[in-house]
Amino acid sequence: MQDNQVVGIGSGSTIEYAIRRLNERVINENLKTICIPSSYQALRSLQSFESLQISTLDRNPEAYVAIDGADEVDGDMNLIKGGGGCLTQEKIVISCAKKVVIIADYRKDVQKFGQSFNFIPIEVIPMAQRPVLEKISKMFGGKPVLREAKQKAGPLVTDNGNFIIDWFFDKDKDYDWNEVNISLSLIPGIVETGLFIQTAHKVFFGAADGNVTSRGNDKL
Ligand SMILES: O=C[C@H](O)[C@H](O)[C@H](O)COP(=O)(O)O
Repeated sequence: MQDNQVVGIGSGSTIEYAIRRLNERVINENLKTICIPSSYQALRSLQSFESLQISTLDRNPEAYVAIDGADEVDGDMNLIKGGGGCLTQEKIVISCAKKVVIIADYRKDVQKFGQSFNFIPIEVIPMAQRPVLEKISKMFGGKPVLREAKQKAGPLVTDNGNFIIDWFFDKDKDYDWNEVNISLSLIPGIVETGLFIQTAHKVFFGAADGNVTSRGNDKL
């Protein structure tokens, strides 16, 4: 990491470790780092570290690197994201970064999607939720369900004021995830999918014993 770099910050529980480590390095190496949060959770977390500067894509539309978590990483380094409902802003921030680094625990390292996580989160405009549920079911099978909020009656509402459909895909089918992603994205009412196809350059997996393995570009 160098001085004055713009860093996209993802969401979830794993990213919290990265934010803490980033803060340590900024303090110890006397660096200035400009962070772009990709969720309200990331924003709040960054706000608790005074040494980390916070910015927006309006001010810094390009990032040197985006660091994020994932719900599953398949053999082609495709990702499922959005378990925490934050996929759309994450995809936007990642799309603005030159390098994308994913951190996850070893259980998320799979050959084929569905081994540890069995649904694709999809952000949808509220008025479209019913027809979108029906279209997904007709087009791809499996079981799409509207995600309910916890400790609030009704559906979960995202940081963007939308709903999330969790599509429990058919684990026995061999999906072409790139095609599925494109087809889903073309359904009116779908804002973004939790399928991140070929977006990660490097993925680090933390093992239970503290060791770290990685996949992807070794130069990162
Ligand atoms: O919506 C949440 C994000 O996509 C997270 O990056 C993903 O769910 C992984 O989260 P965690 O690190 O908590 O497993």
